[in-house]
Amino acid sequence: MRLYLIGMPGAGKTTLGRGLATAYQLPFLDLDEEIVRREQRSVSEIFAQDGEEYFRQREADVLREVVAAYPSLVLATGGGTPCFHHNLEVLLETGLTLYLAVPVPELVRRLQAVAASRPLLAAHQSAHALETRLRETLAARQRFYERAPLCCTAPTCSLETVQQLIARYNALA
Ligand SMILES: Nc1ncnc2c1ncn2[C@@H]1O[C@H](COP(=O)(O)OP(=O)(O)O)[C@@H](O)[C@H]1O
Ligand SMILES: O=C(O)C1=C[C@@H](OP(=O)(O)O)[C@@H](O)[C@H](O)C1
Ligand SMILES: [Mg+2]
Repeated sequence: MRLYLIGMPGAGKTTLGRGLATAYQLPFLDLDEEIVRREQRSVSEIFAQDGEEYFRQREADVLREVVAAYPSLVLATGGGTPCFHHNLEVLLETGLTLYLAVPVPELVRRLQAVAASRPLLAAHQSAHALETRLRETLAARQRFYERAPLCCTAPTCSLETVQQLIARYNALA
C-alpha cells in the first residue's frame, strides 16, 4: 500500500509517517527530504534563492517520481503539496491519503520552536502572528485537505489512533 500523510505544517506528517512506516514495515520517505537531496540545499534556501513557484514545480515533479518508484511506502508530504499542480489527484488515485487535522492552537505550540527553519512561517514568529498566519493558510487549504478519505481529528493524533483509523478503513474497503 501507498500511505500518504497530508496536513498543515506541524501536524506531525513527518513524525507520524516514520512511526507508521516502522509499524507497517514499509519504506518511509519525506517529500521535503527528497527535494532537498536532489537539490543539495535546504527548503529555506530553495525558497530564498528561486522562490515558491520553483519549489512547487520541484515538489510536483518529485512527488510523481516517488509514486512511480514505490508501489508501497509511507510518504510524508509537505503542507502545501495537495494544493498545487493537481498533486491531490495523484495522491487520491495512487494510494490512501490521511489528513492530520490538528487544531491551530496545537500547531502554534509545536511550531513556535521551529518556525525559523520553515520558510512560509519564518516571518511570523510571535504566537499571535503565527496563529493568524496558520488560520489564513488553513482556510485556503482546507478544501484540498478535506478530500482525503481518512481524517484524524484528535488534537494529538497518536500512532495508535491513526493505526486504528487505517485498520477500520481497510476492513471496510
Ligand atoms: N503527536 C505529536 N504530539 C506532539 N508533538 C508532535 C507530534 N507530532 C509532531 N510533533 C512535533 O511537532 C513538530 C512538527 O512535527 P513534524 O512531524 O515535523 O510535522 P510536519 O511534518 O507535519 O510539519 C516537531 O517538533 C514534532 O516533534
Ligand atoms: O506548508 C507549506 O507550504 C510548506 C510546508 C513544509 O513542509 P511541512 O508541512 O512538513 O512543514 C515544506 O514543504 C515547505 O516549507 C512548504
Ligand atoms: Mg514535514
